[in-house]
Amino acid sequence: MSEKEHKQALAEAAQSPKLHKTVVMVGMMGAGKTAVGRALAQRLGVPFLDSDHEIETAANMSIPEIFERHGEAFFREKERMVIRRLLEEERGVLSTGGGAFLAEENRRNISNFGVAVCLQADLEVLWNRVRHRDTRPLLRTADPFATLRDLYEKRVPLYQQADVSVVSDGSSTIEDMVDRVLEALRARPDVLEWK
Ligand SMILES: Nc1ncnc2c1ncn2[C@@H]1O[C@H](COP(=O)(O)OP(=O)(O)O)[C@@H](O)[C@H]1O
Ligand SMILES: O=C(O)C1=C[C@@H](OP(=O)(O)O)[C@@H](O)[C@H](O)C1
Ligand SMILES: [Mg+2]
Repeated sequence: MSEKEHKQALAEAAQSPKLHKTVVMVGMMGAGKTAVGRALAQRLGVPFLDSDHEIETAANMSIPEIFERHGEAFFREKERMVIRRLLEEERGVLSTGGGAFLAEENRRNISNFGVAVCLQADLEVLWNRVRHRDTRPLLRTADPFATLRDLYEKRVPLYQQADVSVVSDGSSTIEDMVDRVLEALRARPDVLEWK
């Protein structure tokens, strides 16, 4: 099949897919979980959920405010509750925050209800995406690049436990990433049934 035919087949299949499990986006901050997850849900015609967004709405506060007022442990507790609730309630695409996949309980719930899709990117790509925005409280340090690098080194081995991994380089667009996720999920008819 040519690349064009392959893309066409993917587009047709995506018109009426049957989603059997929630597709859960995991990976480092800046990997594109929120942006790619939203575009993927749109392409599949399924609900899009973002755990950070749900936490912010429920608390009526931004993520930095929650960290400032209540601390990271409080945020992680809310994150665990929200992820479990969203997985139980609805099937769709769920983008998690970068730290969520570190908690064993979250990994267990994700594997019970969904499929973990890790978005991977080099440290430099991640840094270029997160450096201009002050919305990630963990990076409010004297040397945010060094902080991001430390988090990256600690977390990468855990992200490798995801069911599926998709790599994004500096030149792949959000739609390229959606194509790559859909392509990777072709090997998983238990997740997405192609008609
Ligand atoms: N593949 C991509 N190509 C271009 N920009 C991207 C890509 N993935 C993410 N971005 C941009 O990078 C920033 C961070 O992405 P975001 O989805 O918030 O990441 P995450 O939720 O993993 O922290 C956003 O401005 C987003 O639009
Ligand atoms: O990596 C992390 O621990 C975090 C990532 C953020 O989400 P994104 O990965 O969507 O930026 C957000 O949940 C919070 O700032 C903590
Ligand atoms: Mg996000």
